[in-house]
Amino acid sequence: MSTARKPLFAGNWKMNLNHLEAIALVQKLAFTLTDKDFDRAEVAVLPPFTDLRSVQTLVDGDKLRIVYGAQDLSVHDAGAYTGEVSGSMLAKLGCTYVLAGHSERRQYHGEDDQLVNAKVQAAYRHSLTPILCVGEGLPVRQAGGHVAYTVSQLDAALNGVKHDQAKSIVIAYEPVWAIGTGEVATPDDAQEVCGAVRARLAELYDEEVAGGVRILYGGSVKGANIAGIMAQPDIDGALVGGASLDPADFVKISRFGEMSG
Ligand SMILES: O=C[C@H](O)COP(=O)(O)O
Repeated sequence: MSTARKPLFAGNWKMNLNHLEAIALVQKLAFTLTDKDFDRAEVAVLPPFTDLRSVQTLVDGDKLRIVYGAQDLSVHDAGAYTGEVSGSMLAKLGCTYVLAGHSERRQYHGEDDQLVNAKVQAAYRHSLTPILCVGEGLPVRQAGGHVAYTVSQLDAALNGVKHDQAKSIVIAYEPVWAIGTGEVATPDDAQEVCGAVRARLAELYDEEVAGGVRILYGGSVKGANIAGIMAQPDIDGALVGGASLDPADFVKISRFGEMSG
Protein backbone atom coordinates (compact mmCIF):
# COMPACT_ATOMS: atom_id res chain seq x y z
CA MET A 1 0.00 0.00 0.00
CA SER A 2 1.21 3.47 -0.80
CA THR A 3 0.12 6.48 1.25
CA ALA A 4 -0.42 8.33 -2.05
CA ARG A 5 -3.42 6.14 -2.91
CA LYS A 6 -6.50 5.91 -0.69
CA PRO A 7 -7.24 2.22 -0.05
CA LEU A 8 -10.53 0.82 -1.31
CA PHE A 9 -12.38 -2.10 0.21
CA ALA A 10 -15.25 -3.20 -2.02
CA GLY A 11 -17.76 -5.84 -0.98
CA ASN A 12 -19.05 -7.85 -3.94
CA TRP A 13 -22.21 -9.43 -2.59
CA LYS A 14 -22.66 -11.51 -5.76
CA MET A 15 -26.19 -13.01 -5.98
CA ASN A 16 -26.92 -12.68 -2.26
CA LEU A 17 -29.27 -10.54 -0.13
CA ASN A 18 -32.66 -9.13 -1.09
CA HIS A 19 -33.36 -5.42 -0.71
CA LEU A 20 -34.46 -5.72 2.93
CA GLU A 21 -31.35 -7.70 3.83
CA ALA A 22 -29.28 -5.15 1.93
CA ILE A 23 -30.65 -2.31 4.06
CA ALA A 24 -29.89 -4.25 7.24
CA LEU A 25 -26.30 -4.94 6.20
CA VAL A 26 -25.57 -1.37 5.13
CA GLN A 27 -27.07 -0.10 8.38
CA LYS A 28 -24.79 -2.40 10.37
CA LEU A 29 -21.74 -1.20 8.44
CA ALA A 30 -22.74 2.43 8.88
CA PHE A 31 -23.33 1.93 12.59
CA THR A 32 -19.85 0.46 13.13
CA LEU A 33 -17.58 2.33 10.74
CA THR A 34 -16.39 5.70 12.02
CA ASP A 35 -15.32 8.91 10.32
CA LYS A 36 -11.75 7.88 11.09
CA ASP A 37 -12.30 4.64 9.15
CA PHE A 38 -13.69 6.56 6.18
CA ASP A 39 -10.84 9.06 6.32
CA ARG A 40 -8.39 6.18 6.10
CA ALA A 41 -10.11 4.07 3.44
CA GLU A 42 -13.00 4.11 1.01
CA VAL A 43 -15.61 1.46 1.73
CA ALA A 44 -17.93 0.32 -1.06
CA VAL A 45 -20.68 -2.26 -1.44
CA LEU A 46 -21.66 -3.86 -4.74
CA PRO A 47 -25.15 -5.32 -4.24
CA PRO A 48 -27.37 -7.05 -6.81
CA PHE A 49 -29.25 -4.66 -9.14
CA THR A 50 -32.51 -5.20 -7.25
CA ASP A 51 -31.00 -3.73 -4.05
CA LEU A 52 -29.50 -0.58 -5.50
CA ARG A 53 -32.49 1.74 -5.11
CA SER A 54 -32.85 0.76 -1.44
CA VAL A 55 -29.15 1.30 -0.81
CA GLN A 56 -29.31 4.67 -2.56
CA THR A 57 -32.24 5.79 -0.43
CA LEU A 58 -30.46 4.77 2.77
CA VAL A 59 -27.11 6.31 1.83
CA ASP A 60 -28.68 9.58 0.67
CA GLY A 61 -31.19 9.81 3.51
CA ASP A 62 -28.69 9.17 6.28
CA LYS A 63 -25.80 10.91 4.48
CA LEU A 64 -23.64 7.82 4.82
CA ARG A 65 -20.04 7.82 3.67
CA ILE A 66 -20.36 4.30 2.24
CA VAL A 67 -20.32 4.31 -1.55
CA TYR A 68 -21.84 1.68 -3.79
CA GLY A 69 -21.91 0.27 -7.25
CA ALA A 70 -23.07 -2.59 -9.44
CA GLN A 71 -21.65 -5.96 -10.38
CA ASP A 72 -22.15 -5.64 -14.13
CA LEU A 73 -23.55 -3.36 -16.81
CA SER A 74 -24.71 -3.58 -20.41
CA VAL A 75 -22.50 -2.52 -23.29
CA HIS A 76 -25.66 -0.91 -24.74
CA ASP A 77 -26.98 2.42 -23.54
CA ALA A 78 -30.73 1.84 -24.12
CA GLY A 79 -33.16 -0.13 -26.22
CA ALA A 80 -34.42 -3.63 -26.93
CA TYR A 81 -31.93 -5.62 -24.85
CA THR A 82 -34.09 -7.77 -22.58
CA GLY A 83 -32.66 -8.28 -19.13
CA GLU A 84 -29.86 -5.76 -19.51
CA VAL A 85 -29.16 -2.80 -17.21
CA SER A 86 -27.47 0.26 -18.69
CA GLY A 87 -24.73 2.44 -17.33
CA SER A 88 -27.05 5.45 -17.39
CA MET A 89 -29.54 3.60 -15.16
CA LEU A 90 -26.74 2.83 -12.71
CA ALA A 91 -25.50 6.41 -12.77
CA LYS A 92 -29.05 7.63 -12.05
CA LEU A 93 -29.06 5.36 -8.99
CA GLY A 94 -25.96 7.11 -7.68
CA CYS A 95 -23.53 4.27 -8.35
CA THR A 96 -19.86 5.18 -8.14
CA TYR A 97 -18.39 1.86 -9.27
CA VAL A 98 -19.21 -1.01 -11.58
CA LEU A 99 -17.38 -4.30 -11.90
CA ALA A 100 -16.19 -5.31 -15.37
CA GLY A 101 -14.88 -8.72 -16.26
CA HIS A 102 -15.38 -10.55 -12.99
CA SER A 103 -14.18 -14.12 -13.50
CA GLU A 104 -17.69 -15.44 -12.76
CA ARG A 105 -19.03 -13.37 -15.67
CA ARG A 106 -16.19 -14.60 -17.87
CA GLN A 107 -16.70 -18.23 -16.80
CA TYR A 108 -20.49 -18.57 -16.58
CA HIS A 109 -21.64 -15.94 -19.08
CA GLY A 110 -18.99 -16.29 -21.75
CA GLU A 111 -17.62 -12.76 -21.40
CA ASP A 112 -14.43 -12.45 -23.43
CA ASP A 113 -11.78 -9.75 -23.44
CA GLN A 114 -13.54 -7.84 -26.23
CA LEU A 115 -16.81 -7.70 -24.30
CA VAL A 116 -15.02 -6.70 -21.10
CA ASN A 117 -13.35 -3.86 -23.01
CA ALA A 118 -16.78 -2.74 -24.28
CA LYS A 119 -18.11 -2.77 -20.70
CA VAL A 120 -15.19 -0.66 -19.51
CA GLN A 121 -15.98 1.82 -22.29
CA ALA A 122 -19.68 1.78 -21.38
CA ALA A 123 -18.82 2.57 -17.76
CA TYR A 124 -16.79 5.60 -18.80
CA ARG A 125 -19.58 6.85 -21.07
CA HIS A 126 -21.76 7.17 -17.98
CA SER A 127 -19.15 8.50 -15.55
CA LEU A 128 -18.98 5.24 -13.63
CA THR A 129 -15.61 4.05 -12.35
CA PRO A 130 -14.86 0.54 -13.62
CA ILE A 131 -13.36 -2.00 -11.27
CA LEU A 132 -11.68 -4.16 -13.88
CA CYS A 133 -11.17 -7.76 -12.74
CA VAL A 134 -8.25 -9.77 -14.09
CA GLY A 135 -6.58 -12.97 -12.98
CA GLU A 136 -5.53 -16.44 -14.02
CA GLY A 137 -7.02 -19.88 -13.45
CA LEU A 138 -5.20 -22.73 -11.77
CA PRO A 139 -3.72 -24.39 -14.90
CA VAL A 140 -2.16 -21.09 -15.96
CA ARG A 141 -0.74 -20.53 -12.48
CA GLN A 142 0.66 -24.06 -12.35
CA ALA A 143 2.32 -23.54 -15.73
CA GLY A 144 3.90 -20.30 -14.48
CA GLY A 145 2.04 -18.11 -16.96
CA HIS A 146 0.09 -16.03 -14.43
CA VAL A 147 1.83 -12.68 -14.97
CA ALA A 148 1.70 -12.81 -18.77
CA TYR A 149 -1.92 -14.00 -18.73
CA THR A 150 -3.09 -11.27 -16.36
CA VAL A 151 -1.21 -8.55 -18.20
CA SER A 152 -2.75 -9.69 -21.49
CA GLN A 153 -6.24 -9.39 -19.96
CA LEU A 154 -5.30 -5.88 -18.81
CA ASP A 155 -4.07 -4.88 -22.26
CA ALA A 156 -7.25 -6.11 -23.91
CA ALA A 157 -9.57 -4.40 -21.43
CA LEU A 158 -7.77 -1.07 -21.75
CA ASN A 159 -7.79 -1.02 -25.54
CA GLY A 160 -8.89 2.49 -26.54
CA VAL A 161 -9.07 3.76 -22.95
CA LYS A 162 -7.59 7.25 -22.86
CA HIS A 163 -5.06 8.61 -20.38
CA ASP A 164 -7.60 10.71 -18.47
CA GLN A 165 -9.95 7.74 -18.16
CA ALA A 166 -7.22 5.33 -17.15
CA LYS A 167 -6.26 7.58 -14.21
CA SER A 168 -9.49 6.68 -12.43
CA ILE A 169 -9.75 2.96 -13.16
CA VAL A 170 -9.51 0.42 -10.36
CA ILE A 171 -7.92 -2.94 -11.15
CA ALA A 172 -8.76 -6.03 -9.11
CA TYR A 173 -6.34 -8.92 -9.37
CA GLU A 174 -8.31 -12.04 -8.54
CA PRO A 175 -6.63 -15.37 -9.18
CA VAL A 176 -9.58 -17.61 -10.05
CA TRP A 177 -8.22 -20.47 -7.96
CA ALA A 178 -8.45 -18.28 -4.84
CA ILE A 179 -12.08 -17.16 -5.27
CA GLY A 180 -14.45 -18.65 -2.74
CA THR A 181 -12.07 -21.53 -2.09
CA GLY A 182 -10.44 -20.41 1.15
CA GLU A 183 -7.18 -20.68 -0.83
CA VAL A 184 -5.83 -17.14 -0.47
CA ALA A 185 -2.79 -16.20 -2.57
CA THR A 186 0.23 -15.47 -0.39
CA PRO A 187 0.97 -11.76 -0.06
CA ASP A 188 4.10 -12.32 -2.17
CA ASP A 189 2.08 -14.09 -4.91
CA ALA A 190 -0.42 -11.22 -4.97
CA GLN A 191 2.33 -8.58 -4.97
CA GLU A 192 4.13 -10.23 -7.88
CA VAL A 193 1.13 -9.83 -10.17
CA CYS A 194 -0.07 -6.48 -8.81
CA GLY A 195 3.45 -5.10 -9.27
CA ALA A 196 3.48 -6.36 -12.84
CA VAL A 197 0.08 -4.76 -13.48
CA ARG A 198 1.38 -1.41 -12.23
CA ALA A 199 4.51 -1.70 -14.35
CA ARG A 200 2.35 -2.42 -17.39
CA LEU A 201 0.21 0.67 -16.67
CA ALA A 202 3.42 2.72 -16.76
CA GLU A 203 4.27 1.22 -20.18
CA LEU A 204 0.76 1.70 -21.56
CA TYR A 205 0.36 5.23 -20.14
CA ASP A 206 2.88 6.87 -17.83
CA GLU A 207 3.99 7.13 -14.20
CA GLU A 208 1.07 9.42 -13.34
CA VAL A 209 -1.42 6.70 -14.25
CA ALA A 210 0.67 3.86 -12.83
CA GLY A 211 1.27 5.68 -9.55
CA GLY A 212 -2.33 6.77 -9.10
CA VAL A 213 -4.36 3.70 -10.03
CA ARG A 214 -5.57 1.55 -7.17
CA ILE A 215 -4.91 -2.16 -7.53
CA LEU A 216 -6.96 -4.46 -5.32
CA TYR A 217 -6.44 -8.09 -4.45
CA GLY A 218 -9.43 -10.44 -4.35
CA GLY A 219 -9.77 -14.09 -3.42
CA SER A 220 -10.72 -15.45 0.01
CA VAL A 221 -9.89 -12.17 1.76
CA LYS A 222 -10.89 -12.13 5.42
CA GLY A 223 -10.23 -10.00 8.47
CA ALA A 224 -7.63 -12.55 9.50
CA ASN A 225 -5.49 -12.28 6.34
CA ILE A 226 -5.94 -8.69 5.11
CA ALA A 227 -3.05 -7.19 7.10
CA GLY A 228 -0.38 -9.19 5.23
CA ILE A 229 -1.99 -8.34 1.89
CA MET A 230 -2.15 -4.61 2.68
CA ALA A 231 1.53 -4.62 3.66
CA GLN A 232 2.46 -5.11 -0.01
CA PRO A 233 3.58 -1.96 -1.85
CA ASP A 234 1.37 -2.40 -4.94
CA ILE A 235 -1.84 -3.53 -3.24
CA ASP A 236 -4.29 -0.77 -2.36
CA GLY A 237 -7.25 -2.66 -0.98
CA ALA A 238 -9.43 -5.68 -1.60
CA LEU A 239 -12.39 -6.91 -3.60
CA VAL A 240 -14.16 -9.08 -1.07
CA GLY A 241 -16.79 -11.72 -1.80
CA GLY A 242 -17.98 -14.05 0.94
CA ALA A 243 -16.56 -12.08 3.86
CA SER A 244 -18.38 -8.92 2.75
CA LEU A 245 -21.68 -10.55 3.77
CA ASP A 246 -20.47 -10.66 7.38
CA PRO A 247 -20.58 -7.07 8.61
CA ALA A 248 -18.14 -7.65 11.48
CA ASP A 249 -15.56 -9.24 9.22
CA PHE A 250 -16.00 -6.65 6.46
CA VAL A 251 -15.49 -3.89 9.02
CA LYS A 252 -12.34 -5.66 10.21
CA ILE A 253 -11.11 -5.91 6.60
CA SER A 254 -11.87 -2.20 6.11
CA ARG A 255 -9.70 -1.53 9.14
CA PHE A 256 -6.78 -3.46 7.64
CA GLY A 257 -7.39 -6.35 10.03
CA GLU A 258 -7.58 -4.26 13.18
CA MET A 259 -10.54 -4.77 15.52
CA SER A 260 -11.30 -1.12 16.28
CA GLY A 261 -11.17 2.04 14.24
O1 LIG B 1 -15.42 -10.42 -6.12
C1 LIG B 1 -14.92 -11.06 -5.20
C2 LIG B 1 -14.13 -12.23 -5.43
O2 LIG B 1 -14.73 -13.08 -6.37
C3 LIG B 1 -13.64 -12.93 -4.21
O3 LIG B 1 -14.62 -13.73 -3.61
P1 LIG B 1 -14.30 -14.43 -2.21
O4 LIG B 1 -13.82 -13.33 -1.30
O5 LIG B 1 -15.57 -15.06 -1.78
O6 LIG B 1 -13.20 -15.42 -2.48
